[in-house]
Amino acid sequence: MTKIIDLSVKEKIYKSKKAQISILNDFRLEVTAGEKIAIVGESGAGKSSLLNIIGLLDRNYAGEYTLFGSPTDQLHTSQLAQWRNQRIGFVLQESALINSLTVEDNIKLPFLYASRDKKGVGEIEDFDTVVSAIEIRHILKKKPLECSGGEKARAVFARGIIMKPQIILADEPTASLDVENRERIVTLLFSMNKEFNTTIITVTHDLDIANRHDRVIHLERSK
Ligand SMILES: Nc1ncnc2c1ncn2[C@@H]1O[C@H](COP(=O)(O)OP(=O)(O)OP(=O)(O)O)[C@@H](O)[C@H]1O
Repeated sequence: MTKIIDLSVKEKIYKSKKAQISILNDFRLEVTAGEKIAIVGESGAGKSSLLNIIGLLDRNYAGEYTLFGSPTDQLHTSQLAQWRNQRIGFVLQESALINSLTVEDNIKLPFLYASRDKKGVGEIEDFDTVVSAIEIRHILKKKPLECSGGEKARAVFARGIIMKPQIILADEPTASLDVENRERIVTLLFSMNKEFNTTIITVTHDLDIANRHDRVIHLERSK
C-alpha cells in the first residue's frame, strides 16, 4: 500500500504579543492512499492547524513532512501551488466564496487556476457530476450573498472536490447542513473514496460521522 502522508510534527507554535502557545507536540501521522481518517478532539486541540499543515497551507512548524513521496521542504513554489490546486481538495472552515462571482464560477475556479498546465479534458462532465450529486443546480446562477449558509457550504464542498484530488481535507464539512444534505455530502465523500481511491481526512465534532471513517484520531489540547 502506498504511503501518501508521512508527517512528524515536533511542535507548532503560535506567537502573539501577549502569549505563545505550542500545539501538536510530537504528533505523528502516516496515511496510506485511499484511507478515510476522521480527526476529533476538543476545541483548540489543533485540528484545523493540522489540516493546514497537511494541505501545505502552513509550513511554519518544527518537523518533517513527506507528501506523495516527496519531502515537502524541497518543493518549489510552482509545485506547491499545483499540488494545492490539483492534488489536494480543500473544504476548510474559512474557504470563502468570491462574492462577485456566481456559484458556478466559484466552483469552476480550480479549472481556471489549472489551465496553464492542464487542458480542460472532462471538465464539463466532472462539473455536471458534482452538481447533480450535491443537487445545487438551482443555485448555480446565484451569487454567494443570495445563498443560505447551507447552500454556501455545499458550493464550497463542490469546489473542493471538482478536480478529483488525491486527498480531500474537510474541516467540519457538514456543520451547517440539515440531516439530508449532511448525508448527501458524506455519501459523496465516501463514493469518491471508493471510485477514485481518494484519501479522505475529515475534521468533525460529529462522532457518528467520525465512526464511519476507517480510523479516528483523537487530538488532545497541549498541557
Ligand atoms: N493564527 C493563529 N494565531 C494564534 N493562535 C492561533 C492561530 N490559529 C490557531 N491558534 C490557536 O491554536 C490553537 C489550535 O487552534 P485550531 O483552530 O487548530 O484548533 P481546533 O482544534 O481546530 O479548534 P476548533 O474545534 O475550535 O475549530 C487554539 O488555541 C487557537 O487559539
